[in-house]
Amino acid sequence: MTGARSAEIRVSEIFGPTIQGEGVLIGLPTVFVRTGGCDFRCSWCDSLHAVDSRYRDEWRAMSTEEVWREIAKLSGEEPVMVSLSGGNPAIQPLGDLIRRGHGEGYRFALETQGSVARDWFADLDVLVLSPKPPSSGMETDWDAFDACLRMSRDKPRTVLKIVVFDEADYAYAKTAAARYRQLPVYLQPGNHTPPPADDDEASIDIEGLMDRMRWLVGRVTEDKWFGAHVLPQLHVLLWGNKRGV
Ligand SMILES: C[S@@+](CC[C@H](N)C(=O)[O-])C[C@H]1O[C@@H](n2cnc3c(N)ncnc32)[C@H](O)[C@@H]1O
Ligand SMILES: Nc1nc2[nH]cc(C(=O)O)c2c(=O)[nH]1
Ligand code: SF4
Ligand SMILES: [Mg+2]
Repeated sequence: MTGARSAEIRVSEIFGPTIQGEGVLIGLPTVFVRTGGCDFRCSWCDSLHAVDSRYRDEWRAMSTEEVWREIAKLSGEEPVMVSLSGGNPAIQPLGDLIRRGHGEGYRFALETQGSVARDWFADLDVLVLSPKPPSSGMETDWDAFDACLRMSRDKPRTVLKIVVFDEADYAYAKTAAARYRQLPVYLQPGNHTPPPADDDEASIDIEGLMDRMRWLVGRVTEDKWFGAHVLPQLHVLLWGNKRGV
């Protein structure tokens, strides 16, 4: 692979502005850059079109400048929060994009499972670490997770965001929060009907989501876990699992 090629970013989709539907930045207008490819395979992943190699043909290798131009176009060149998600955006070369955008007053948030650490994490404005609970079928490598925190060098605003489907996931979230007492925690009820990637909101089990949301609020208050934030995926409530929103 040549130097030029290795600097290309594998992109599944770039969309927005929309609002950030999850976690610490919920409700904030943002442009999404969703990268293609992931080192995990969570059983309930809601973004399989950016994970499964079946969708590879839809992914584009783009230069930093091409991605930047798309962000600038979508935002009408008005500085906005850029959300880097995926797939796992940590496996893409995003350091130059972050520096490019910062030069124009844009800010950058990144969501990752914490399996791959990059030195450019320290350049982010917001780092959302989302370790995967037992229901995902994934194992957490806490050494790799710690490396992500070390790389961030306490520079970005860093939070934990944990998906909770059941009691075992809730116990995992409590253990993770106890391990990283310094980090704010956002709990998000799981959407157990990840649809085929081209599905629409009609198929979403909103009642099931609301039930899990109420159950989660109940668990947190019962435990007097008063530092936890419990939030639904706002974009899922508004648009279901529609892509590009
Ligand atoms: C699609 S992932 C992409 C970024 C990165 N791979 C990660 O998992 O953090 C973005 C966020 O969506 C969450 N997520 C994925 N599938 C979900 C589902 N079925 N229900 C609720 N949250 C989900 C993930 O846990 C993560 O916090
Ligand atoms: N509006 C909106 N908010 C989101 N927050 C996290 C998302 C993701 O899929 O990473 C997402 C998404 O796809 N859309
Ligand atoms: S780590 Fe994130 S993108 Fe990868 S499979 Fe899990 S939820 Fe999906
Ligand atoms: Mg999503």
